[in-house]
Amino acid sequence: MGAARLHVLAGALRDREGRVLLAERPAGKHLAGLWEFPGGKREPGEAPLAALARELDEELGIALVEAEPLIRVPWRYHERELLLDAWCVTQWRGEPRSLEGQGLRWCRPAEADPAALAPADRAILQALRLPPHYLISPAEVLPAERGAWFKQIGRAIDAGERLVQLRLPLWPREEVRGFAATLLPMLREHGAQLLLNADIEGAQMLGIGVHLTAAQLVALDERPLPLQQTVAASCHDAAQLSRALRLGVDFATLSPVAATASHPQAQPLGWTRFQALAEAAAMPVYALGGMAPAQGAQARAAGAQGVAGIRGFWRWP
Ligand SMILES: Nc1nc2c([nH]c(=O)n2[C@H]2C[C@H](O)[C@@H](COP(=O)(O)OP(=O)(O)OP(=O)(O)O)O2)c(=O)[nH]1
Repeated sequence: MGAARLHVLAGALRDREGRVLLAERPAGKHLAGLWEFPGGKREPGEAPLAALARELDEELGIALVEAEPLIRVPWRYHERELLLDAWCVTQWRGEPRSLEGQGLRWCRPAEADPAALAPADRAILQALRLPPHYLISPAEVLPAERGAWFKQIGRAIDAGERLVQLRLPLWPREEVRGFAATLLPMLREHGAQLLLNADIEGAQMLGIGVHLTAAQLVALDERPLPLQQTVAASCHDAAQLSRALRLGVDFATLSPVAATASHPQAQPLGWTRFQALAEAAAMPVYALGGMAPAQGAQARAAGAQGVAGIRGFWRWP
């Protein structure tokens, strides 16, 4: 971090329908024509939330009442280095209106076009879209248990889970794809996302997301799917996270935070190291490895989007 790094506050105003307010950067300014979250630079000596409240008042004529941290995105635009500090604004007084001639638009995070946003804001959009839990199927599930796992995933969706990775190394690839296809109607009906582990071609065929292995991260030269299909990646260190960022990955898992039965030989990161890596990552990061849903608050406090896991996340029959 250089002394010249700008601290920029951005507020995602959320209305009762779950829509967020986007603003168009006016002509003549840096990143003109791209859409952003209202906000601006913190002034010397100003507290972050006070800066956000001042910017929202100046740009939209509203009074900030309540906001919670969303994600902090370190970013560099050529010679301009900034920390984009995004907050979810849950309560305000007044009706937002354009006081600086900027275009304004309410839209659902799932429907916003990432390509129309300022590049650093794609991470904010992902943080708004992604749920607090990321469920990964257990590696030991056999093809013969397909029916039981269809029910298991259905139960998780009924319980509110919205992000599932199919990782079934004991299954032939075609069977995993077939299983994914049978799950899709149920998942889509609930606005839930399904990602295939490592199978880029299968994800292309099905129009769904992919979760890249660390080995794939190194081998790929570009993002393997269009922006409309989620690309996630397994990361374990700073080099893999920056590789993921270069490929335009939407989110990462960072592991192992704690000791885990599935990877007993791996050295745990612990929360302090996790936090340092997650805060430098410029994308949402899930804590993985020895996690349970109850650790969600601790993970959020360490800069995570939420917690990911296998064993602790399914209700075994
Ligand atoms: N306010 C805001 N700025 C953003 C977002 N995303 C993003 O990359 N930025 C960048 C654009 C600018 O380089 C900087 C924000 O500064 P600002 O909004 O106070 O800047 P400004 O309009 O006064 O622009 P300027 O005087 O630097 O030309 O952060 C965002 O979502 N909101």
